Amino acid sequence: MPNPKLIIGTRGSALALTQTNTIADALRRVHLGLEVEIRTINTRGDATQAANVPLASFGEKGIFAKELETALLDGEIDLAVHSMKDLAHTMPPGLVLAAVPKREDPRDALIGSTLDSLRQGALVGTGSVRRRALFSSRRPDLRFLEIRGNIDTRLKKLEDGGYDAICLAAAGLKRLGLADRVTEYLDPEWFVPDPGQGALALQTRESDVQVRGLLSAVNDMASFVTTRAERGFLRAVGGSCQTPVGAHARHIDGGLMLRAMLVGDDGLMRRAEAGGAPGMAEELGARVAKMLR
Ligand SMILES: NCc1[nH]cc(CCC(=O)O)c1CC(=O)O
Repeated sequence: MPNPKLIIGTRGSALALTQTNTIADALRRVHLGLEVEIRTINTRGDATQAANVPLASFGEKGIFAKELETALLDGEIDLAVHSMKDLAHTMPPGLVLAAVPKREDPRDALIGSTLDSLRQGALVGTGSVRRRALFSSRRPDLRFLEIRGNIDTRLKKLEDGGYDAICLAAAGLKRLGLADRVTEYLDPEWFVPDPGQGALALQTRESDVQVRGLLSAVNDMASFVTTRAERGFLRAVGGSCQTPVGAHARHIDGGLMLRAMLVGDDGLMRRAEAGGAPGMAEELGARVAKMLR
């Protein structure tokens, strides 16, 4: 039998392509002779980005993922590489999260100014309801403006003077070699990141035992477990794009700690933290969700 070719689907942004190339290289390295092809697929998220439609107005996650998931189910691609936080909290039937490679920095970053040196009433570029709520909890004077586009587009908009600062995931900047643009890393204990932020999700067909086997070689168990707890929380609260939710898990002394925040219907921000066994990550997420509802 000839060597099978693995077709990887990805979005076409610089960040998505960088991430996908890293995964393709890792797979070629661990599976010598594996033939890999990268196929770029445009998503609805990309299309609305070009039109500068506010992302939060969609009220759904998965707008950057759906077309890749369809391509998987249609057999057009064998593996989809996503930013984990772009995935809806529940997988479509027939698809699985096969592996989570070693996670990048999960923190949020402020670019252009530190939080404390922002002037009274400063304008911060972010469309994220989570980021807006967290900033406001410490600096109620701040004002916010939607900012969309790829990372370099957003940095350009900051340079052009449209904002006093912008907030981005540290992971994207680091992966693109732009870490020097970060003015302040926001402490995840306080500024709780998006569930799964900084992690990649390798998604495939549930029935594709061969591809699942190939992917297990690039799985990082610690990253798999922390993101499982965070997404378990997300699933349990049923978060949409309009509900500000954050979750950040880490391993401490062989155990798993999960910190989470959410803004309730009453507009109040609640925070909770609990620990559990790494083998019960999903349940830990559900438990922390219960504490917040
Ligand atoms: N919302 C879009 C998105 N999806 C993943 C990342 C960054 C990389 C990551 O978190 O893995 C970003 C940009 C951002 O929030 O700054």
